[in-house]
Amino acid sequence: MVLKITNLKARRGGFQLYVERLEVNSVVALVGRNGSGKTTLLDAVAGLIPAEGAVEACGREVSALPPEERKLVYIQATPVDLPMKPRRFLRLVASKWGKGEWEVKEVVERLGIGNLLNSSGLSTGQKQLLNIAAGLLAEPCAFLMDEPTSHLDWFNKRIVNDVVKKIGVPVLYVTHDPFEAFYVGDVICLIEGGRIRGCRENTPADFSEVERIVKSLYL
Ligand SMILES: Nc1ncnc2c1ncn2[C@@H]1O[C@H](COP(=O)(O)OP(=O)(O)OP(=O)(O)O)[C@@H](O)[C@H]1O
Repeated sequence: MVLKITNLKARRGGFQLYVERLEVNSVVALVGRNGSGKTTLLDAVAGLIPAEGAVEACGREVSALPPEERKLVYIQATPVDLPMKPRRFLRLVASKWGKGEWEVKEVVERLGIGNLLNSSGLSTGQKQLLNIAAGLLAEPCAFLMDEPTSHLDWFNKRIVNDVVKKIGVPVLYVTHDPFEAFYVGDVICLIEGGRIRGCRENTPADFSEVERIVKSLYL
């Protein structure tokens, strides 16, 4: 499976995004300074802002489709509130995708969120875990993830990172954390001024090398 982005152009105020070509086959960690266009790129691919160009997912050109028909799951940095208790919510999402209790149980176990199912109030990080669980149940053609672990504690961050590494569909993964980028990413891409400046395979590196590699990406 591949998420293919070609000649994608979008505007945000005076800012212009232009991505000539980006192919996401596995996990692409997208890094870049504040304001470099990471969220704009994800919003444009998801169809949340007007954009020109082509977006292909599951072998289908989706750029003319509304967001809900693109078969993409977008986990945004700030999780959305659940409209009901977690257990009911996950059951509802599962049934929408033709799944049942077994699949809910499996996702709940994978993310270690069994203790949240009957909660009536959730913290921001807990909401994010439920958002991710719902996304996994949807089995999309690709995931767009914008700093999905920014509200998570160290343990949950590692759980989500490990789930992402085994997710089996293309993931475009925005993070500000170089250690996370090198942990989850098969490929690391740098965006600057609304353009992808370069991508490199993530060859296994000792974490002591990460700072040097990040600097080499930026400089
Ligand atoms: N609501 C807005 N109105 C006008 N311009 C905006 C708006 N949001 C972003 N921009 C412009 O778009 C550019 C890209 O913003 P974007 O949110 O995509 O950056 P980012 O790389 O995700 O940043 P961050 O790392 O801070 O989340 C910004 O530099 C800014 O000029």
